[in-house]
Amino acid sequence: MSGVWGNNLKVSIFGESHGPAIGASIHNLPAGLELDQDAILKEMARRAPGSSDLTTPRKEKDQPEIISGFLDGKTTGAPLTAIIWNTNTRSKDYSQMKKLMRPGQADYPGKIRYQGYNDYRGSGHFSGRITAPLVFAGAVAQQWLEQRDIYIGSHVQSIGDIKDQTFQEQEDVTLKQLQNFKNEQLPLFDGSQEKAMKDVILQAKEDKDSVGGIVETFVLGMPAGYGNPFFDSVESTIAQLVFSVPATKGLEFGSGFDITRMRGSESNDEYYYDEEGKIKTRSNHNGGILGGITYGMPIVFRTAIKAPASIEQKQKTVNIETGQEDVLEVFGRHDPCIVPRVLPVLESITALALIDLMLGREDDL
Ligand SMILES: Cc1cc2nc3c(=O)[nH]c(=O)nc-3n(C[C@H](O)[C@H](O)[C@H](O)COP(=O)(O)O)c2cc1C
Ligand SMILES: C=C(O[C@@H]1CC(C(=O)O)=C[C@@H](OP(=O)(O)O)[C@H]1O)C(=O)O
Repeated sequence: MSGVWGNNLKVSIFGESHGPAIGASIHNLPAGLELDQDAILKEMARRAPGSSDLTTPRKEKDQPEIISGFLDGKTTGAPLTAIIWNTNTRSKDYSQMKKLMRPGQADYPGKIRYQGYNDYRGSGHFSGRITAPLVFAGAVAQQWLEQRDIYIGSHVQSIGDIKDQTFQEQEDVTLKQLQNFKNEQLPLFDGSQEKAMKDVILQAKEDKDSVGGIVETFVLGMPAGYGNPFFDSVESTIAQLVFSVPATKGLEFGSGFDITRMRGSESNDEYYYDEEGKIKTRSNHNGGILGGITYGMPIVFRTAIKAPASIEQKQKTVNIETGQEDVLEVFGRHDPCIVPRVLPVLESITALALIDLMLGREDDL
């Protein structure tokens, strides 16, 4: 099992949900980067479990303890490594998962892949908890990007059937709006949908069920000319990280699947010079990326997040101890919906993708 990602920046993650700790190490980060630790803690808190009735009740502080690569407020150039302690595990919730495979979870494939040696408690290294180290790394990457006036935000595009307006429908999305979104549990362009979305999550919870949704992520201030054709395109770099996040099942850039219903005359984003002489496009159906390379318009993508698998209803499954079909009822502490907690994760992995691509442009920086 490799926990290492990146071509230029190297990020490694470690730990299991019910082990002593989880964490991340970031290699090749430039030395001398001033880190705002409060900003890192704020990002961690956005993702942390136990924050409201919309999330799992497991409570973790998720305060990363930096043990390498940081001195007097700045990165030293050595690998920047942080540990996040697990303090609120309840492994007895998982005793039946040794033999009863949860439908929709990683129990069965994980057991086959690791010959039953994998830590099944709290889903081990498969757990959504391992996104906490990614948020630490992403919060650091966002600070590097923000020094270059590149900002990443996201909003809830939908929960179940309740929809927000899209990024493309907005006349202008300001930096202030992006920053305000980071203070909201359900950031929305159309705030009137918030109650309906909360109700959908709470109703699913009451029904001993769960619900999914879509997150739309956008990057403001991304200059033209970053990325590559083919394998290291901006889309493929972001996609690899998006699909590393547990529970993601779909991804589309720009107008995505809707672009298939447009003629070329509609989907072509026409160029113009703005009042400052900057080249822009009148529409942005290609989501800021053409030929795998940014063209100076916002990067926009949407991620489909499934409903969490662990629900307290009777479900049919197999008992691998008896070799018989069996019935499972999951008890424990679970998210009724992952969407509210995954926004900072998706922003973080976007930051990691962009810093990796930017550090790789040898003629720049
Ligand atoms: C932040 C976060 C929280 C999650 N919480 C839960 C949860 O409480 N219960 C659950 O069954 N799955 C939860 N998941 C999803 C599972 O970890 C995921 O479905 C599982 O590892 C299988 O991976 P896959 O769905 O990508 O195939 C969460 C995922 C994330 C990113
Ligand atoms: C602890 C977190 O969320 C966990 C993600 C998760 C899963 O299967 O992904 C299952 C639950 O784990 P546990 O049964 O140990 O409470 C969630 O609480 C976290 O994200 O930090």
